[in-house]
Order: sequence, then structure tokens, then C-alpha cells
Amino acid sequence: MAHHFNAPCDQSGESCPLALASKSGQRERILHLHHTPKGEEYVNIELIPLLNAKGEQAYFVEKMESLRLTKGQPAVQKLIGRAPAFKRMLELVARVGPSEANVLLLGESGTGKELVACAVHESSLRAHSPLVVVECASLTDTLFESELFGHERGAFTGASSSKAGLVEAASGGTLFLDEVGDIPLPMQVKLLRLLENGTYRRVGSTQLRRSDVRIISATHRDLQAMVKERSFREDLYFRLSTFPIHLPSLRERSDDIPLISHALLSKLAPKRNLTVSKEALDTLQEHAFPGNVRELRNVLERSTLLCDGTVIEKEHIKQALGSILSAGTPANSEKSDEIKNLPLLELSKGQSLLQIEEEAFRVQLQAHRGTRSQLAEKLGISERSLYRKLRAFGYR
Ligand SMILES: Nc1ncnc2c1ncn2[C@@H]1O[C@H](COP(=O)(O)OP(=O)(O)OP(=O)(O)O)[C@@H](O)[C@H]1O
Repeated sequence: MAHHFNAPCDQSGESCPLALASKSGQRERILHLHHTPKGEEYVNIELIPLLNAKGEQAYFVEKMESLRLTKGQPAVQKLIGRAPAFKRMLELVARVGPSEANVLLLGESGTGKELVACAVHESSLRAHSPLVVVECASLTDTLFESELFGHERGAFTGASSSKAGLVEAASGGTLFLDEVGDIPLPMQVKLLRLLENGTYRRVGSTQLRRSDVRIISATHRDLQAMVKERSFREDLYFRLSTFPIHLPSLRERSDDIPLISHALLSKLAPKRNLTVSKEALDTLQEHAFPGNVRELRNVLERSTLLCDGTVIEKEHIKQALGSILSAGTPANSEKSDEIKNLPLLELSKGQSLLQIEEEAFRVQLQAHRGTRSQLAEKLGISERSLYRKLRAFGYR
């Protein structure tokens, strides 16, 4: 069978489109993972019941369609996972992709929001036009407007020529607003106008311009709470969240860890044919992974360096995890000495974890002499998370 089960799909943990359509008596659509001569691919299956003269279900029309492929390796195929929570998420992606609805991706850092945004764009009718990513967290208030909407020559000091904004660059395609919760309030009004009327003005111009973009936005923040505390406009929230999709954390789909680990290892060390022992996988599955797939990737990368053979063992994983966890469980004595020599932070009584993080962050920031991307790498976080922290701790 295309889905590689010995029994029908509904007896193998998947929903059966035929069973659903015969029960509901109406059109049903579902996403299945099929094994084809080209490899595994996600297929949209649509079942439509046809009635006979007596109004009884007599036939079913079945339509199968691969998720649209537009690039060498489409984003949806880079998204690895089979766990029920992950499949439910992918099903929503397949459902909303071909529509024009604005999508809001909600999920912790490292859960794959950018990959999902690409998958939505690639499965849309806009797939052959650009997908333009706007890192909202990295833009200051003034930069935000000119980056997004462009500016005219002389609009501000340094504007020696006019420049098109990202909205214009995305025309006909998709604008991905990453970390949309970080958009400053005055800019939220301008974004709202773009969403409501499809119009905007370049900085320094009175001319109203039109734009045809679909908006996908993403955030790890609780936007509803931000609306309640009035730091995010309610009208904008409703416009952006026509179709919200929750991206499951790795904790919610720890069954996927073996599969993702295997795929990541073949990319991290393509020539080494590495496998992960059962005990090592158990250790990975017990870990909470606050940094989700990005963190798993880092842990595995470290493990490949710690392992000389072809099997990554529990000890390698523990050591790799130990170097990102607190000094509590040093993996070896050398490490323990290294940790002992670290400067101790003076903690005052009642200091919150956030204050401790802020203090540690400040120390690292002041000592750092390289680029921001090097600092992010050193801290084991994404550059976007670094910008978020800089903003949260008031450095910009
Ligand atoms: N399901 C997945 N399968 C394979 N790789 C994944 C998956 N989800 C995320 N990744 C990988 O994890 C890393 C982080 O993904 P991505 O940048 O899309 O996350 P994010 O949610 O946008 O994180 P952040 O908000 O911190 O930027 C990337 O290297 C991505 O390729």
C-alpha cells in the first residue's frame, strides 16, 4: 500500500478519507504520507460522495494531489515528522496554502515557523512570486517603516536615493512577518491599513500605493494576552489571524525525535553513516528541548564531534546535553574544572530567573567583540532570538 501499512489506513493510526466521506455524506479532504517511486511525499486526498436517484451514496470520486512542488526540495519535505500533532499541523498547512487567507503561525522558538511559512507559500497560487521575510524583531521603529514601505529621496538624513520597500518586493507573492508581536504600536496602524485596503505610502511621499500581498505572520508570544494589555492592536490581531496554526513543540511530539535525529545526522555528517543507540534516543526523548528542533540539531552536531565511531551512544548525548545545560551535571572532570573556573554571578536574594538571564546576557554582550551572528552562535540561540532578547532587555 502507498502508505506502507499492512492494514487500511484507519486501522493504522491515520484517518481514512473514504470512511470520513461515507459517514458525513459530504466532501472530505485529508493529508496522507505516501511512499512513491520518487520517495516519500505528502498527498492531499479528496473524497466526494455521489448519490444515486434514491439519494443514497452510490459512488465516490477520489482525487489525489501531491502538495505542490516548486523548488528542488520543497519546504514541506524539509519538515520532518509523523507524530499526530505534527500531521494535524501539516493538514492545516495543506488546507490553507492554496487559499488567500492570512495565516498566523504560533509556536515556540525553533519549532519550524519559517519552514512552515515557506510551505504555505509554496503550496499557494503565489508560489512563483517572491516570499519576502521581514524580521520584525531586528528592526527599530524608524527602520521598520522605511524597510517595509520604502522611502523617497531626501525623506530622512542618509536617504540619498529613493528605495522600494519589502511590501513592493513581495508584490504578487507573500510577505512573511516574523516575530510580528515585536512590531511597535505606531507601525501597527500602518500595517493595518495595508491589510484592510491594500494601500501604503513610502516614507516622505504622499502618493498612495497599492500592493497585492498575502500575509503570513509568526510569533512565539501570546498575542491575545498582548491585546488584553493593549500592547498589540486587537483589529490587527483579527486581520492577521484569519487562520491560526499552532506548531507543536518537540516535547509534544517526542515520538518524532528518532526520525528527525536520523535525518539531521545524515545532513550533519553525510559521509559517516552515523546511527543513534536505543539508550541515546531514550535520553534525547527524556530531554525537554526548550529550543526545539534547533536545539536537537545543536545537540546532535556536538555528539557527532564527541563520537569517534559510527554509533552515537547515551554518553555522547549526555555530554552534549551537559554542555548546554547548567553546570549541574558535568560530563567529565575536565568540563567540571572548566565550569569551576567560570566567573560566578553574584545573585541577590529573590532575584528572578529572568533577571539572572538578563545579567548573564549583559556580561556576554559586553565581553563580545565579534558580530551579532557570532554572538548568537556563542549563546546557542538564533539570531532572531538574540534580537528579541536585545529588545526585551532594552538594548535598542
Ligand atoms: N519539522 C522539522 N523538520 C526538520 N527540521 C526542522 C523542523 N522544524 C524546524 N526545523 C529546523 O530547525 C531550525 C529552526 O527552524 P525555524 O527557523 O523555521 O524555526 P522558528 O520557529 O522560525 O524559530 P525562531 O522563532 O527561533 O526563529 C531550522 O534549522 C529548521 O530547518
